[in-house]
Amino acid sequence: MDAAFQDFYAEKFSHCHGCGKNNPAGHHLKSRWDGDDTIARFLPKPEYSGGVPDHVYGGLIASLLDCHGAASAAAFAHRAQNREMGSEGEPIRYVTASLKVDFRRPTPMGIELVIKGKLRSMDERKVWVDLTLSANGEVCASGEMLAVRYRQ
Ligand SMILES: CCCCCCCCCCCC(=O)SCCNC(=O)CCNC(=O)[C@H](O)C(C)(C)COP(=O)(O)OP(=O)(O)OC[C@H]1O[C@@H](n2cnc3c(N)ncnc32)[C@H](O)[C@@H]1OP(=O)(O)O
Repeated sequence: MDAAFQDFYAEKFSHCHGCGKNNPAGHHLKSRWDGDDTIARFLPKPEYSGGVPDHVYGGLIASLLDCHGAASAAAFAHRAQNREMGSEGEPIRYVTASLKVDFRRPTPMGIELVIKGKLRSMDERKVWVDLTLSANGEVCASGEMLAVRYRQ
């Protein structure tokens, strides 16, 4: 499988609970291209249940959208410059400035979740990403993110 966007984060930026490869207790979310959009897949562990055992905890859903959105913003910005993630030159990295989540229906446990990102727009320092999280082909949550380029 192709490398994920997060695989190109510098070691010092790889401690995120949601997507950092250097966080042994983390989720290790992996985001990749899906045509012009982005995609990640994730199967929650049983301890991430919500109010009832067969629904996913909303905080985990927000976390997945957060990490996928920030990684997608970086990928969109690289592509806008005709660069690949991990290409030579200064890495372009984004942090989440704002994230709105709409929980549309309960998210079932025990099913691989599909998280998608779509570029809405970008300017010099900001990227707006539309996000969805689906199970069994149904959108369970959607999100809107503003990601701001991280100044190193
Ligand atoms: C560690 C590296 C890892 C880099 C590698 C990635 C690791 C994985 C990340 C996973 C995703 C996360 O969880 S990230 C972690 C959660 N997020 C954070 O901790 C970010 C905390 N916030 C910040 O550090 C800061 O507020 C920033 C960087 C977002 C912005 O601060 P700044 O650099 O001083 O810039 P500032 O002028 O305030 O804002 C820039 C522009 O964005 C707009 N703006 C800023 N915030 C907002 C907002 N909430 N809603 C609307 N607009 C906003 C401003 O109006 C401005 O627009 P204009 O006037 O220019 O038009």
